[in-house]
Amino acid sequence: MTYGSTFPVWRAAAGDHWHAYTHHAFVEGLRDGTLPRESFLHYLVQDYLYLVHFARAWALAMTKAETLEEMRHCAATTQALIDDELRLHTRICAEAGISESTLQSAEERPATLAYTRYVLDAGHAGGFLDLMAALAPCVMGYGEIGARLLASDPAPDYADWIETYGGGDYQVLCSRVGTLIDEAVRLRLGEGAEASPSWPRLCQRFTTATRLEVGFWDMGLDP
Ligand SMILES: Cc1ncc(C[n+]2csc(CCO)c2C)c(N)n1
Repeated sequence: MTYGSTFPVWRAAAGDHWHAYTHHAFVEGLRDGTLPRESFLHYLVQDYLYLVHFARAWALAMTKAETLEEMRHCAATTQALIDDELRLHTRICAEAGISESTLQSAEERPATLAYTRYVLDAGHAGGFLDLMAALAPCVMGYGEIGARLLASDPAPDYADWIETYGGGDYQVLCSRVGTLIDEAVRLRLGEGAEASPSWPRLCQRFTTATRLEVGFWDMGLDP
């Protein structure tokens, strides 16, 4: 999966951290069905909290946008997170007997706090590209994981999850975010973006967010 031309460069800069994230034991447990249900539900509760802040981060990106096209994308993603993605979590948790008020009042684990506040700080301290570099591992990583698991003849236990992220709709979304990032890079840094003084900082943001994804899976395995 390439999802544009910037993402593969940032992914390469993350080195082994990318593999640790996309081939984590939690992910392999989703694939072969050995992930304990308790871990999955615990992950979903924390992910609900994560997504609330993730929606805030896309709303923050709106304030850092420089074109109407960027604003449209940020507004649409914020809305989709609140109306679709969070509802999906609410539904799966409700089926498992976890109410929405339990979700809302759940205590954030340190891994959730670290990741969400890191992304928001990337946006507050930096600009649109800092935010995109901190958000990209989340969006594209799940796209890569979903596509690989779907093609690997997975066990039926977590088929819903795998089909959501490996399926065509989500893959198109990843490609759209890839294009958004490529165009934002060209607009702000020009054609020789990789030679720009801010390039190492953007690679660092992407790598740190990737490490925080590994921490999030680790936390999922520790209900
Ligand atoms: C820890 C964590 N990392 C990534 C995702 C994936 N994700 C987050 S928001 C979203 C919709 C597109 O913006 C997707 C796929 C997640 N849920 N939780």
